[in-house]
Amino acid sequence: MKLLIKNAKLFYTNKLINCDVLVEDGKFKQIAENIVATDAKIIDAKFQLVTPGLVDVHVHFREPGQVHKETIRTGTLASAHGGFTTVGAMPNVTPVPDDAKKFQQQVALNQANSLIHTLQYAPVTVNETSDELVDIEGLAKLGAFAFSNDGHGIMNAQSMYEAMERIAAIDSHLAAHVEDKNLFNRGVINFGSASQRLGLPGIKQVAETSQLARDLVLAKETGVHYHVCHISTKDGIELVRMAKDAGINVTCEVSPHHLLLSDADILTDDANFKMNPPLRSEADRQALISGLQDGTIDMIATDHAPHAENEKNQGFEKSAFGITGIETSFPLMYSRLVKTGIISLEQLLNLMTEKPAQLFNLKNAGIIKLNQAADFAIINLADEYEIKTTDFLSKGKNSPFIGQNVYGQVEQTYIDGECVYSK
Ligand SMILES: NC(=O)N[C@@H](CC(=O)O)C(=O)O
Ligand SMILES: [Zn+2]
Ligand SMILES: [Zn+2]
Repeated sequence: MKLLIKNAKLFYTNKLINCDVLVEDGKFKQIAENIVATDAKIIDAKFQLVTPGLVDVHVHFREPGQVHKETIRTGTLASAHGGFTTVGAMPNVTPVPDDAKKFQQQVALNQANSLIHTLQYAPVTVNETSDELVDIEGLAKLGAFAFSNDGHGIMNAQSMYEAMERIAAIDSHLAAHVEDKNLFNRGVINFGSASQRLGLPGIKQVAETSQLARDLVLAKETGVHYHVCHISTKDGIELVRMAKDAGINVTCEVSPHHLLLSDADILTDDANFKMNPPLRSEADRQALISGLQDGTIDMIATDHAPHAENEKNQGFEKSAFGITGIETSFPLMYSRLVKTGIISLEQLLNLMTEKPAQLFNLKNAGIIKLNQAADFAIINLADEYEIKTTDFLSKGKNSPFIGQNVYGQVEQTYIDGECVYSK
């Protein structure tokens, strides 16, 4: 099977070039100015963006356990709709895949139902909440691409220390949802003017930063690749910046919602603005933008967290934490960061493809290489459209961005040269 993409604006070797792309037997075969292949199926990209399939190291699919929120099938369909071809699935499903048997079952379930590459996180501790470590070496051998207790901070410093030592010894990665539960204050919103204005219990910034500071010290001692999930605070960015300057092996991700919204945008008791960590202050948001510009932040990750409507229409106090994000990430980032001149398109694509793939050692993801798997997306940068829940392929419709107009609609997504999503 041959596929010839004419007139691509291709993101290749960190540059945007106008060219044709030939795909043969599921692999990139040729990249050149004017390719002729009479026996190929031809797609005229009309100078739309052709990018390596996007990579998101932080998503929540809800299978098994809460398939009314999302299944692996709907989650990966939504991912393909967002231009993503590789995602890292968090282990907060039921049961938590915390031993060999459950982990193998999870991997088999992912393989049977995924339209794209779903990589599986293993938890760090049993059931994600205890202090007892999982069989880190064993689960890595079974394919755990990284370890995370996402949703819960790891409270016991000794568990964290030992986990880091063991994860470092096998060259894997520890992704941390930093949150000291003793400082959490049963909060549902950022602690500050918005929590006061709305009369809601606030989550202090120190819940994030105090555990982050502890972890950075432990990461220095153990040498582990320590990855900070969904960083949200100004002081957190400053800590990561200092740690990087000190040579600590730390990386961090930021979510589109923390880059684009602050707690000042929460005008009513609408839980589509409720997630953990919460939307912070405008000063925090500005610090995240600076961190993106100066390279302190390494990648964009959505923290795609689908919930059912009746779990999100209960107001801030009663609704679940989390918002969907995989179908709106690229268009929002492109429209609000690139078109406004905050970062370049090349920078954005790097943050959503090569950087996450490289830092998590994902071979053959996030990059276009000759004779390698043809995983890519074709994206229309020219036309504006409105974000509508009726267009979502995710079961989750819980987004604070509904009704916004954006650019950057995904036209098609390919895995191994096969179309898995088409508009
Ligand atoms: N982000 C959220 O608010 N919720 C996540 C868990 C998490 O990432 O903390 C979820 O699984 O729903
Ligand atoms: Zn989290
Ligand atoms: Zn998460």
